[in-house]
This record gives sequence, C-alpha cells and structure tokens, in this order.
Amino acid sequence: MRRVVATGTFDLLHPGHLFYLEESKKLGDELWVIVARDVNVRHKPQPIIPQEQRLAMVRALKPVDHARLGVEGDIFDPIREIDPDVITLGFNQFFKEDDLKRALQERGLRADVARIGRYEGPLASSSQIVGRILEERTRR
Ligand SMILES: Cc1cc2nc3c(=O)[nH]c(=O)nc-3n(C[C@H](O)[C@H](O)[C@H](O)COP(=O)(O)O)c2cc1C
Ligand SMILES: Nc1ncnc2c1ncn2[C@@H]1O[C@H](COP(=O)(O)OP(=O)(O)OP(=O)(O)O)[C@@H](O)[C@H]1O
Repeated sequence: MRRVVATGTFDLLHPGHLFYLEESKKLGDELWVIVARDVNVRHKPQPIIPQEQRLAMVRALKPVDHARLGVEGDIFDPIREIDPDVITLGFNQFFKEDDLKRALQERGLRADVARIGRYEGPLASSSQIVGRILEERTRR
C-alpha cells in the first residue's frame, strides 16, 4: 500500500484544490491530507473558513482517503505517524522540494517529495475568490 500525503490550507474550495488532490492520489493507493491549522497560517491573511469546517470539506472529496488537522508544533510529527511514501507539494506552496527532502532525511523519514502542476482556471485560487467577492459585492 503506497501512501501519499498532501497538505494545504484549503480555504474556500475550488477546482485547483481538487486537481492537486486528484494528481496527488495518482501517485499512490491511499491519499492522506493534512489541513493547516489556523494558527499556522502566517504566510498570508487568516483563512475565512474555520479549520474544522475546512477539514470537513476536504475529507468529503472523492480522492481523499484520510484527512486530519495538522499539529501546532512540529509539522514532522504527523509525517512520522502516517509514514508516507510520497509527500506532494502544490505548485505555489512555499516549501522548496530539496529543502523538504533534506529535512526528511535528517529526521530519518523515508518519504520522497513530488511537485504537482497548476490547474489553469478562471477562479482557481482562494485569494482570487476573496478578491472577486470584494469587487462584486462592494461596487456601488
Ligand atoms: C510535510 C508538511 C507537513 C505539514 N504539516 C502541518 C501540520 O502539522 N500543521 C499545520 O498547521 N500545517 C502543516 N503543514 C503546512 C500546511 O498544510 C500548508 O502546506 C502551508 O500552510 C502552506 O499552505 P498553502 O500554500 O496551502 O496556504 C505542513 C506542510 C508540509 C509540506
Ligand atoms: N490552481 C491550482 N492548481 C493546482 N494546485 C493548486 C491550485 N490552487 C491551489 N492549489 C494547491 O492546493 C493546495 C492548497 O492550496 P491553498 O489552500 O494555498 O489555496 P490557494 O488557492 O493557492 O490559496 P491562496 O490563493 O490564498 O494562495 C496547495 O498545495 C496549492 O498549491
């Protein structure tokens, strides 16, 4: 059984998220998703949707076999528990593949790292959806 781990914030689900998860699932038999905790989203504005609700929506998606919230502390703890064969990074995730590979090796974790491509859609970005709502609903 080949296990794949995908990660992300998944605020305001869109087809780009689905593409990332479908492509991740193709790399193995079982897809595990780690959903970022609100407190750990510091690289962009806080999510609109609360973490438990983001988790519930991700868990309901077809390619997803298991979904859980990440931890607040050491992000390698859930990886140790799941023991995946592959960890996928989305096209715009800030982690560099080589840095993540090195960090895994240093901790004795065997997972490989794969980068998934971009889905090109008119509104396949959480921040663009927020921008569009503000534009459309605040116009006088
Ligand atoms: C290997 C790995 C493990 C992660 N584990 C956690 C975790 O335990 N808790 C958490 O809040 N975020 C964790 N994250 C981070 C997020 O899920 C997400 O990748 C990060 O917030 C960037 O998200 P975005 O580009 O989807 O916004 C992990 C990321 C990676 C690459
Ligand atoms: N259009 C897309 N095509 C492919 N993968 C995507 C796309 N949008 C998001 N992803 C991937 O889905 C995962 C979760 O993404 P995230 O929650 O950061 O959404 P986002 O739409 O990129 O958010 P934001 O617009 O705020 O940066 C990440 O791995 C990300 O790279």
